[in-house]
Amino acid sequence: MSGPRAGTAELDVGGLRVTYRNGAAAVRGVDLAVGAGEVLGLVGESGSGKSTVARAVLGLLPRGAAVTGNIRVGGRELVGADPRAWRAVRGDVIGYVGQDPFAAFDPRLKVGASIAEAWRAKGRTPPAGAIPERLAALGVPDADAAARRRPHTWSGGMLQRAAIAAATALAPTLVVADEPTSALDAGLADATLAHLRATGAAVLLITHDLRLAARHTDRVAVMYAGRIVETGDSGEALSRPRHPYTQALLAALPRPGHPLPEPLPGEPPSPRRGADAGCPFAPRCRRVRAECSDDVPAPIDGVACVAAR
Ligand SMILES: Nc1ncnc2c1ncn2[C@@H]1O[C@H](COP(=O)(O)OP(=O)(O)OP(=O)(O)O)[C@@H](O)[C@H]1O
Repeated sequence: MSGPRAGTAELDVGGLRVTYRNGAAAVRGVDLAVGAGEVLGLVGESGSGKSTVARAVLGLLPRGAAVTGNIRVGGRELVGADPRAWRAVRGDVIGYVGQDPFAAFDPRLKVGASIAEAWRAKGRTPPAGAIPERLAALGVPDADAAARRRPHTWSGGMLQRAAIAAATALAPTLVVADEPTSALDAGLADATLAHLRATGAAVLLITHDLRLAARHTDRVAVMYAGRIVETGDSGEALSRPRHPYTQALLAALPRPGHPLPEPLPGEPPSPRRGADAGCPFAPRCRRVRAECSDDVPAPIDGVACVAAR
């Protein structure tokens, strides 16, 4: 699998483990890297741990969550950093785009004033004309007038672009985008992700939408039960998947003109279970064999599966 050269990644996550205060071990040893200008898609079923990885990278996990491993952004280690250090990197070095643009904007403020907060939070003033300029660059029509309106007068698609303008206002080198287009129709989602890529930042794009990932990411990492089970160039991994889980996810996608496919049978394991003895996907896997219960398979050549070798 290609990826950023060693030591050149904007985001370098190694051996990341996150356990919530209630004992849920949501992330159980994740390694991933995103290079400058690269878009990495983190995909997987609901509950696989994608948002937990995103929240860990943003330093926004709830109180009491235990984090071990490494999260390096621009070479700087953030695991164990104090809240002040996290606040310093958020906005300046790491931008965040969430799912719901209406939740991201204060309904009482004009959209331009909300975007200006990105600078003001750091004690700075937005350069003259910068906000409408950025909105216009992101495809917001009549950006000057639009910036002077409150969010309820904006469409969801346009407001999501304003959220990208706010997240990238200070030119962060990394953007974490957690399901940023789930509220948008397919055409708007495509345009919004193209704009996100055009910012030139390294992007960690969390999505459960494999088709979206295939169109808008350079590489993908497929998560199951707190671990990455397959990584690869998106074109390859999402057209010729090697892990039975990735294969099942793709087989479960509806296709026009075809009968609705069978959903993936069974349920993912609970994050509150203890340490895994064997492959956590084995109970749902159609290629399961005896050795799958021996150990958690280590990734070899991007695939963590003994049957795929
Ligand atoms: N604050 C929390 N306390 C305890 N458990 C949590 C908390 N947040 C998430 N979890 C659990 O951690 C696991 C991973 O959740 P996470 O939200 O990271 O998955 P996800 O892949 O992003 O799913 P989704 O797409 O539904 O957001 C889930 O089992 C979830 O219930």
